Amino acid sequence: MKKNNEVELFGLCLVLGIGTVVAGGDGVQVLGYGLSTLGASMLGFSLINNANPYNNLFRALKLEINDRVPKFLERKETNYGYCLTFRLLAGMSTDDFEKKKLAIEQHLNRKIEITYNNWRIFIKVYEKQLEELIPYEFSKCKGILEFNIGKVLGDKTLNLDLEKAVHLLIAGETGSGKSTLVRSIITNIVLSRRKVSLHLIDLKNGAEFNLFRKSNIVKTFSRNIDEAEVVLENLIEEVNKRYDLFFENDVVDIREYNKLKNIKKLDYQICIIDEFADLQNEKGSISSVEVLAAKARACGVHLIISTQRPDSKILNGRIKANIPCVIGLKTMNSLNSRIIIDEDGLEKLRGRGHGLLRYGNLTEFQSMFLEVVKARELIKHTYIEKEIKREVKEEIGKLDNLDFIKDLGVDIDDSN
Ligand SMILES: Nc1ncnc2c1ncn2[C@@H]1O[C@H](COP(=O)(O)OP(=O)(O)OP(=O)(O)O)[C@@H](O)[C@H]1O
Repeated sequence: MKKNNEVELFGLCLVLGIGTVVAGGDGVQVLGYGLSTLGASMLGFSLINNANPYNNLFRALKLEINDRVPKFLERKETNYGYCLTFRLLAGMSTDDFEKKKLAIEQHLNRKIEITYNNWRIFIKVYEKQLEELIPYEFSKCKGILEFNIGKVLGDKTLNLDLEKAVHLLIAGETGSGKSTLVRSIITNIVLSRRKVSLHLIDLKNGAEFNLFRKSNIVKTFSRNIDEAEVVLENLIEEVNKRYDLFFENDVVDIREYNKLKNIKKLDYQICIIDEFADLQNEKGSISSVEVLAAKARACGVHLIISTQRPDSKILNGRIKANIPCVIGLKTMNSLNSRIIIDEDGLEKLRGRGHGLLRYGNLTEFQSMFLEVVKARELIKHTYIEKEIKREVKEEIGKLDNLDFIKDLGVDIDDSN
């Protein structure tokens, strides 16, 4: 028979002393005094916990087992809204809640996030919506290849560590905000001043990446397929050389290698391809990207590729298996969303930098807004640095004896 805790408790209050019953909204709250409180607590009842305002919701959503629903433990006010804590029932999992996420959001009329820890389900309820315009701001992150890509609900910044993720795929329809996002990522890398080299492949005649061309960390800049081919082949060769070096030196990755004494440290290299589907028709290039994605894992060579064509031939199994970190921006329909992030959702985004990051979990975020003019302003000092470096190298090239430069610790092989 179905049990009703509120009725039971009400009866208990009547038996044990004076009780006040307050009825309202989603449930019945019982406030007991004197003997009733004492009696109830002696019998192990928590009066507050019985006033579960979410009982009806859980029952309606069939989040129940044998007529019992997850026990409401507390509501805590937070800077993003509030957090509700429930005790999970045996036989129930976080997945059961995730499946009902949309219904809970619509009931509360708020975005939520569901997490789990030690038999407790936490539902974070966001009072504020995700901002639609987040102006670009550079923030230095801990990791060598870690950068801020935007903000998540609750106004927290979202960082992505490319060293851990290895490669990144960005996909979304035209106007979804790909170029703006890639621009802010490259600007972050340039401003972070880490020992990183960039290879930019921009088959739209160089229009998207042109502003970075003269930057000091840009090693190669390709505007057509032939140039791109050469860069990709050189990178595959570089990856092979690096693995040979690791093998000879008994190390497993670039981090370990760079800690060795008396070696020339390896730099991190990132190849960024705007509209990588354009490489498809030319024999070899797509497979070079696939080979690179598969091979370059721990050797400091990384890929960031973007496409506006969610085509399963382009985003094929090999690419997806080797690039598990994906940023999905707005798509036309749910089919395209499934090709990109393996589930629906991207078709519901509003565009203009509103995205879902698939890296294990799915995280909704808004990317930072950075216009070309502002990006140029922020990085233009690096053009001058590149020019000075080039002039210094030319001067060095005129010298016969370079030993004194080596003694000064200047890296004359560095082609940056
Ligand atoms: N993070 C953002 N915040 C606010 N507006 C944005 C953001 N990102 C992009 N937009 C706006 O959305 C529009 C499209 O942006 P963008 O050119 O980056 O998209 P795209 O996906 O690269 O499109 P295309 O493939 O046609 O170049 C622009 O008007 C831009 O100002």
